[in-house]
Amino acid sequence: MNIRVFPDQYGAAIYAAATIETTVKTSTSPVLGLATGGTMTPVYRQLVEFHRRGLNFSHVTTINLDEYVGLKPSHPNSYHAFMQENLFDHIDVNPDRIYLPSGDNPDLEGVCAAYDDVIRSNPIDLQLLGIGVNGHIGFNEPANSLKSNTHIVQLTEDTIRENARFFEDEQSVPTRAITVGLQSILLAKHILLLAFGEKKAQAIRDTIKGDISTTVPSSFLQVHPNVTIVLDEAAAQLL
Ligand SMILES: N[C@@H]1[C@@H](O)[C@H](O)[C@@H](COP(=O)(O)O)O[C@@H]1O
Repeated sequence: MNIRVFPDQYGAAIYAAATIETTVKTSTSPVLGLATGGTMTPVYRQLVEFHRRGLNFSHVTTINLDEYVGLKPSHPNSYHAFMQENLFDHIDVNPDRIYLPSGDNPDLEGVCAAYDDVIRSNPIDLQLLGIGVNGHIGFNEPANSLKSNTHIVQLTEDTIRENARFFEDEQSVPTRAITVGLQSILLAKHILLLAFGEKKAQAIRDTIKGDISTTVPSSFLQVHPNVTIVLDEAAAQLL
């Protein structure tokens, strides 16, 4: 694993955005695996800035990791809305080349299977990842067993509590999500995981130095040959 520690989020976000820029510029049809969460907002802000200065996204395909079950794309806390607001509304990506799993379709199994087809037909060049305080990636939560393909997951109490900051209260956080599985993440050519703040320090230590375990889904990144972990000093303090 290639570990980069920056004094603050700002430097880390510029590094991440510059890595994305290189992928976007060097491939004729780049596929970006995208993530949501507060960690990604400074990265997307930088990408929007790069776009203002001329970076072109019209040839890019994007595939997001996950979505809450039961939220319509128009719901302000959906990951569809997050992506529109933080990135897609501000760059020239082709709307036909944006993929996010639908969490409000009654046929969720069908949505999962179709999403795996999308990932199979569009191998991911660069996968952006945040991390949960419990070591989840995407919404692959700690459990006795993990799934390789896109699936529906019951969110843990840790995750519901942590993500409640984006909702009115804890009761409004959906209890289920649709997420790509471990295989989809690990098949990406390059993985860029970002974590900021001391709340993520233990999960980062477990990811990098712990045993590979389903109770820390991010620890499976240890088997991938091309992972870059981008941290601020607070998230790196237990390394
Ligand atoms: N499903 C997402 C994850 O993909 C993300 O990594 C995590 C961290 O979020 P934040 O960056 O807000 O700490 O949040 C959610 O649970």
